[in-house]
Amino acid sequence: MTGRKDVTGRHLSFDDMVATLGDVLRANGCSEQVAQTLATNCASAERDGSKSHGLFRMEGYVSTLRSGWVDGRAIPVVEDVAPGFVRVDARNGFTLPAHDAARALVEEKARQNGIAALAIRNSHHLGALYLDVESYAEKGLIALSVVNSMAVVVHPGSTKPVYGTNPIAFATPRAEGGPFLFDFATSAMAHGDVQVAAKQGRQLPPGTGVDANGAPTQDPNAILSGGALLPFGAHKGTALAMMVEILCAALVGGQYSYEVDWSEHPGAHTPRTGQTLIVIDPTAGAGNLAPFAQRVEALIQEIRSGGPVRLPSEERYPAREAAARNGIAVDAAQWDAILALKAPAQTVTA
Ligand SMILES: NC(=O)C1=CN([C@@H]2O[C@H](COP(=O)(O)OP(=O)(O)OC[C@H]3O[C@@H](n4cnc5c(N)ncnc54)[C@H](OP(=O)(O)O)[C@@H]3O)[C@@H](O)[C@H]2O)C=CC1
Ligand SMILES: O=C(O)C1=NCCCC1
Repeated sequence: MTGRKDVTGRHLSFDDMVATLGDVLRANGCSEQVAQTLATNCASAERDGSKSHGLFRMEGYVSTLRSGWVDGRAIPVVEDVAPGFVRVDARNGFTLPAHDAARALVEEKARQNGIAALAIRNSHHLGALYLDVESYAEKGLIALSVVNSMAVVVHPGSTKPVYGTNPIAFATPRAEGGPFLFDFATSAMAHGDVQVAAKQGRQLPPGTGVDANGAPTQDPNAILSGGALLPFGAHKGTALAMMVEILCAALVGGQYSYEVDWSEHPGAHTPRTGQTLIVIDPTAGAGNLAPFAQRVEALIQEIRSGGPVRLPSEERYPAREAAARNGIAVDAAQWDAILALKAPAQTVTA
């Protein structure tokens, strides 16, 4: 879509959405670069259909900035610590600009060594994780990333939330089309989706969470007020949630989700934790091996030959294409609430 805002139909072009979100973030204390990065991430998630981490998150970004919990102007410090290892101290800023600061070095190391790891600490992530891995796969690299958050997930059998919703995102090049990627929380549901269900008065599927007494519940409000989410897939998702904690706290030198304490910053919504990213160059030492992207394609074709399956990332790209043609549909009330956030003095209650 070209042209400026289509306020009547409430369809916005991607560029207009980014510009407006950037204005909101700048008005609330972000530097030009941070505002641009967060606005692009937020608009990208909305455009691709990841509603729980799109426009819905703007109120959280703004209330966190206003609470003083995060530094919207932080300058990350990149440390080149080993041939295949980069560390970044985000200096209590957002994770995305910290990742951007290290991106070129990580890619260079992955190509030189075949593999590189990036460990970000002292950072805030409120976005959709696939956007952190997709760009590597577009350049022929495999990327895997994990991020922890705040303790809202219990280990089955316990009543004490210890894990974050801890998503895992993976992206790989393939011979045809955009990267194959997937990205989901290791909890039965993302916390954002529980919040959306609570706002809409919807019950949740069985197995999503427990109430404050540890009893199973389908009530989102019971999960949000003293209860907790469960990991997906019983002990399997639980182990993955634990792995994410280890990779995002112990490895990076950051906080476990259960260590996040924002009690002195009412309104804070972005957990200050860590993120790990692993990038692999599939061509490294591949010699006469079958071309990697073609092998990925072979797997996808074999899966498809068994029936009309839905693969991860299949809905994301059509949503993106539709947005390029028609603009991104926005809910009028939600958009108006975001525009109102440009006024710095406004009180945010979410
Ligand atoms: N920053 C943070 O700390 C956190 C961020 N998040 C983010 O929230 C977002 C949503 O997470 P979550 O709700 O757990 O994700 P979902 O449960 O919605 O799963 C999304 C992934 O699964 C794929 N998928 C969905 N349905 C199917 C299906 N029927 N068959 C095959 N594949 C399917 C999607 O593909 P497709 O791409 O086609 O849609 C996508 O890759 C993620 O982007 C995540 O990174 C979550 C928790 C914490
Ligand atoms: O939806 C979630 O779950 C989260 N998203 C952003 C960070 C906190 C957890």
